[in-house]
Amino acid sequence: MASFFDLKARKAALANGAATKETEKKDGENTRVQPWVEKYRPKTLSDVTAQDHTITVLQRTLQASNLPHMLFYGPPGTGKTSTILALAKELYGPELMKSRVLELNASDERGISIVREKVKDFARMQLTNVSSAAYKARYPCPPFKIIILDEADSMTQDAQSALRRTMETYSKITRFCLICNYVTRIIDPLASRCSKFRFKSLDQGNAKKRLEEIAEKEKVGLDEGAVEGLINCAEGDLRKAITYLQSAARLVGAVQQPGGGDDGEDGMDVDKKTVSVKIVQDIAGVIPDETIQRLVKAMRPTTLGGNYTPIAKEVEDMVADGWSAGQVVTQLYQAVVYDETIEDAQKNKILLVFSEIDKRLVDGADEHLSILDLALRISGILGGR
Ligand SMILES: Nc1ncnc2c1ncn2[C@@H]1O[C@H](COP(=O)(O)OP(=O)(O)OP(=O)(O)O)[C@@H](O)[C@H]1O
Repeated sequence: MASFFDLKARKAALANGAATKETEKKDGENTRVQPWVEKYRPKTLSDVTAQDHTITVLQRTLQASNLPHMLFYGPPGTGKTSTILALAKELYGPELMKSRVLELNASDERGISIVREKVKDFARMQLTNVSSAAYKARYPCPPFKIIILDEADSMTQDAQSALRRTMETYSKITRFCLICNYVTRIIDPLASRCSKFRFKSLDQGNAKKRLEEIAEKEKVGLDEGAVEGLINCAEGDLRKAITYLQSAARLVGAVQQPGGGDDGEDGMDVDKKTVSVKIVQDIAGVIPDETIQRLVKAMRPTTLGGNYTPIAKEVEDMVADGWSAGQVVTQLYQAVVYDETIEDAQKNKILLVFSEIDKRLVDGADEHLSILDLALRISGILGGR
């Protein structure tokens, strides 16, 4: 017969088991509702795709546990933030991450006062020690901290200037990693204190591989051409491509809702739902080719009087359908540049008009008027006016 203590131990074990199962279930649900860009953010340097040169150099510095100040620059969604976070994790491990890494981005106030106070305070703070030898054996834990300044190109010039001294004074115990999209907005004296790493737009091959991996893990089917469609719409920005993929999967019902009934053991539907090119284009707000071609046709020279009325009608329809002016400019640009019936001399003039309208839109001009002006001016150039 089981003793009182046996029974008590068994009861406790059962309760523990239930608690563990409950936690596992909660973790599972959390990852399922997480945006995929976060769920599939590279966890180690080797998870970062398509930035081979940068990653090789960083892996060497990781082995030597010695980092220079760094400047990561390149287009959005190419892995800059993920790379420095993965590097920091590999250097310090989970226990030291909080005390050794300070991450500031544009949503934090980053005028000169922040550089003087927060950054300086963290830079000069003494290092905390690592408790166990086993932890030290697992992670290099070099004797310096890292300050990550994301979106550094939006820092004021004064704040950037103030950073120069801080970088030098505390360089023994602190390294800086500046991240930006536009390297020309970083003042020269700051850029020259850093090793520069350029992140390039993701090429078709690498982006395709990553998207297919994610689709497979999430059990989302992809029709022929869907991945290429995602990559084209995202223009080399992997974050955008992954977000489009998740939205498309949700639209076709291929994303399992947390807690929803599912047939598979892993919590996913057994039937694969597939994402098509059409769905991807809808999600990305791509204007159908026919619509753009109708506008191009209306812009061509005609013997039947002026083009104003047909152009105005096409533009009005586009605005009524809710297409964004930015998207019209992008697609019209592609249509005109690759149109072999338009002479090079005319294309030169047309490109000037595109750049002017693009600037106007960035400055906040009225979308309807801007597209109308663009179309009429292109039409004028095509008609030799
Ligand atoms: N090179 C890459 N390898 C693997 N995943 C990537 C890569 N680039 C981007 N991603 C995916 O896109 C997401 C966003 O990447 P990340 O934040 O590193 O981009 P970023 O270059 O810092 O962009 P931004 O300039 O807009 O801050 C990541 O969570 C990851 O899922």
